[in-house]
Amino acid sequence: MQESNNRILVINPGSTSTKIGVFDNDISIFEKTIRHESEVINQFDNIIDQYEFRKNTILETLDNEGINISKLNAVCGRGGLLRPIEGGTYAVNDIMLEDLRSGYSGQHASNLGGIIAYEIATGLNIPSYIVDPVVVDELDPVARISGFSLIERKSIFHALNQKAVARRVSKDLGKRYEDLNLIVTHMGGGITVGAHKKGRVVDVNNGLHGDGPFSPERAGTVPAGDLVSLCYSGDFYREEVMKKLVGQGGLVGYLETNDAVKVEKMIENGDEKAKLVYSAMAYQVAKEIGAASAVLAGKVDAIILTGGLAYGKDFVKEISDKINWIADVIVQPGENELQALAEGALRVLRGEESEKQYPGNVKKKTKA
Ligand SMILES: Nc1ncnc2c1ncn2[C@@H]1O[C@H](COP(=O)(O)OP(=O)(O)OP(=O)(O)O)[C@@H](O)[C@H]1O
Ligand SMILES: CCCC(=O)O
Repeated sequence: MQESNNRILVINPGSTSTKIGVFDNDISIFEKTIRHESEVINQFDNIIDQYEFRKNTILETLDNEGINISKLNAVCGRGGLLRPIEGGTYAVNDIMLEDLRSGYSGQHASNLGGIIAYEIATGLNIPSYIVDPVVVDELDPVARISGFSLIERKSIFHALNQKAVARRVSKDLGKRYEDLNLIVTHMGGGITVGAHKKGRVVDVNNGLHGDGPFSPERAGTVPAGDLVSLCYSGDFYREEVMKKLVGQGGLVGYLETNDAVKVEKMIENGDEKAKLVYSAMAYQVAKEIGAASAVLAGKVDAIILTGGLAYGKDFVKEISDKINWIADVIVQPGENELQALAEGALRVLRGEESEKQYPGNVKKKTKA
């Protein structure tokens, strides 16, 4: 019997762009990255103030492409900085909307994903979802202990891409994600290394707020005592220090660019500092992978390298040479977040998975 068609609009708002896609079941029929000029985006004081502008831009784009939204069956957005929740596909509900609007765990462009998905879907009387937001939290209790009793470690990472790539690789290996131990390393503007133990990310560095390897734009873990001294030196405002850690940290801080392709050119042209710093980033990533292998007690089925930096052949080689004794290294460059959003919504629409209710764990089956 032929499967009925589920047409899904997916929305992934990033800091400088909004990526959208329309899928018929898991087949993409339209994808577009709508870039937002910084002069336009900087007019807004807060992320939430961009809501009307981004929603209208999406609707105009679909209209210009001749895509009739009345044919949609669901809308799925990238979820944002919500309360910590386990991975999965969540129905957008009132508490979630409130948390996204107020920035419960902070400001992030993806906070707009669920809100816009809900508004478009409600007008059409169809369901709206978010899938694997950055706050997916499946940490083992032991991983929460930071060593400083006033601060608990948090799980903030590229959950959507990490989980999607982990599922894809598991399928390629002919196994279920829930039966494997994987180390998934997403290397983009931020870098996160997740220890996936039988389908749960039991440890991962907080890639947004200073933990783990440094990345193109972020400092990662820095020596705590020196950071405290710098904060109290009187030389910087709080926001300045935060910017130096996130946004202007990592490659940007050392080399004034977040573009690894440019850094590779600098190295080709004999820039020794660029070579050292780029190597240090690979070194720190490898160290974090080593730590994740200890979390999994050495029982690692594969190590996956993904994200934009995984296109860098020398960078990947430098990491692989240090860690390929642990397990096979599988390179999956780039990210496929639109596809992952569509697949997450589809699993629920097809009844393969239950939609989850935020923030609790009360599950409701939509279809038998
Ligand atoms: N061919 C390539 N070789 C080396 N590096 C590359 C290549 N293509 C992209 N990159 C680098 O990948 C990084 C961006 O990765 P990506 O696009 O995954 O990040 P993002 O989506 O902006 O951020 P995040 O993944 O953290 O959400 C940049 O430093 C970019 O220069
Ligand atoms: C680490 C969370 C996702 C991001 O890089 O913004």
